[in-house]
Amino acid sequence: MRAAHTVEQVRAAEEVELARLPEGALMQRAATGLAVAIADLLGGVYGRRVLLLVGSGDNGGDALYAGAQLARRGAAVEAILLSEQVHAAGLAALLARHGRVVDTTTATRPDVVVDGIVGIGGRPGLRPNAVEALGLFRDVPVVAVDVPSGVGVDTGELDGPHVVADLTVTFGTHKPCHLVDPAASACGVVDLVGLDLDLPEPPIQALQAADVAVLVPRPDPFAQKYTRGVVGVRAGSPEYTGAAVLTTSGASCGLAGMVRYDGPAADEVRARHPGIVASVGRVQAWVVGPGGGDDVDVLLAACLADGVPVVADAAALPHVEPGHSRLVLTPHAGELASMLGTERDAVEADQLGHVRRAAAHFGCTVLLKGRHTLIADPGGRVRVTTSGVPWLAVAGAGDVLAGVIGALLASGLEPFDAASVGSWLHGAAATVAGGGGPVTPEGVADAVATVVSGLTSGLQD
Ligand SMILES: NC(=O)C1=CN([C@@H]2O[C@H](COP(=O)(O)OP(=O)(O)OC[C@H]3O[C@@H](n4cnc5c(N)ncnc54)[C@H](O)[C@@H]3O)[C@@H](O)[C@H]2O)[C@@H](O)CC1
Ligand SMILES: [K+]
Repeated sequence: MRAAHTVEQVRAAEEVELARLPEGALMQRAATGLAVAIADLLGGVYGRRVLLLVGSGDNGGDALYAGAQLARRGAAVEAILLSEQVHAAGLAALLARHGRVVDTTTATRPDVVVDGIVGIGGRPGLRPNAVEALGLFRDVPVVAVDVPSGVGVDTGELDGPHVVADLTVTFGTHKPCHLVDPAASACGVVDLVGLDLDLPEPPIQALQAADVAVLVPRPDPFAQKYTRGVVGVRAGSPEYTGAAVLTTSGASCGLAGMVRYDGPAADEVRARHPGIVASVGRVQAWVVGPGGGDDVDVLLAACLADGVPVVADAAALPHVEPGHSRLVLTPHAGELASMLGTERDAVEADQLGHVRRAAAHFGCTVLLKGRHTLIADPGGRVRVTTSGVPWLAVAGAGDVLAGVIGALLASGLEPFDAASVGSWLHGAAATVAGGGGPVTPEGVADAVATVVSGLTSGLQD
């Protein structure tokens, strides 16, 4: 599990360590990890040129100490000081190793720029002198210290100028900005340097393959199709039969024992999936909404009346009322904006805030689709999916996702787990299906079984 903690949580845990360790030890640990990561990026140290951008706080101190370590190993290290006051001991260490203080007119072209402007003590945005310094060598790789300066560390928002890093070296734990877009997209690769902090339960997590392997349902030796769970699909309309086919394709990923389809595209659905039963009967979960027509409100009400968990997607979303705890809503940013009475841009700018607000308002699990899909539950927990690929942005992929989550709900997973595991599998399936290239939604649905089998064999190793 990749965990992200808030600034307040990190500060509290750091205080305990700071009191326990000799003065400066924690920062030295961070700086050593940073120097190693920079050396790895550069493929060596001796003769390389490093430019440090140094702000007023400890983030600048990390950069200065790492610069001193690199200078000791033969790098030519220059520092632009962006504040009259910088970390004094860090600066002394750099100067003792023959690092040089320069300004924007005297800096030499570096092999890497190190962003030590601000860390977790920073406010969003950058001052003009930082923007000017960052603009000097635009094509040079940037390593951000802890966080790309200027991003909203706890919110994942981007409000004003900010660093766009190729690599972010963070300390102790991830912060929300490393996982939550749009800030996460400014981090590049994120490298975590452990500080042995004693941290509380993280408010934000990103499932990894090993977590999904534990959560994914497996049939017991005496399983029957009914004990594995039946998922019902009410999707498609005379106009949109494809949505019925794709939603049932997701539902037929193999994670439930049986799929029922109730709707106007039964012939198309059975032609693609002969195992699907096209009649109404008892189910353990419903999926409703993709490609839905005029009667989608009635269908949603019927699904909810069954008292089983329900995935509501697409056309069903505008009809959802608060108060159904076993509901999973799967909007994209535009749909969530309509549901909350705001604009799409506002949702995209503050994805974490909006998905949390929606989960609290509707009292159920809400999954906000995006590059890094967010899943929130009404209790405030959030999971982020980082397994997706940009090729997954294709019409019909959302129908497949709704079907996969429905299958997981039917198999007995709780809504929050079903949504986050389904989203992870969907993203990983796109990687498998496309092999780094384009995917079709059908291909993604078919590849879910391959991903699950990879997880299962991994467990047996
Ligand atoms: N506390 C610790 O023990 C450790 C802290 N570490 C480093 O320390 C950092 C936090 O250090 P600080 O608390 O000193 O805070 P920062 O270095 O993040 O920022 C400090 C100061 O920057 C100024 N500032 C705020 N927003 C700004 C902006 N947008 N533009 C320009 N200046 C701005 C403010 O005056 C603020 O007090 C972490 O991110 C990490 O890099 C690491 O060395 C690990 C150990
Ligand atoms: K930084």
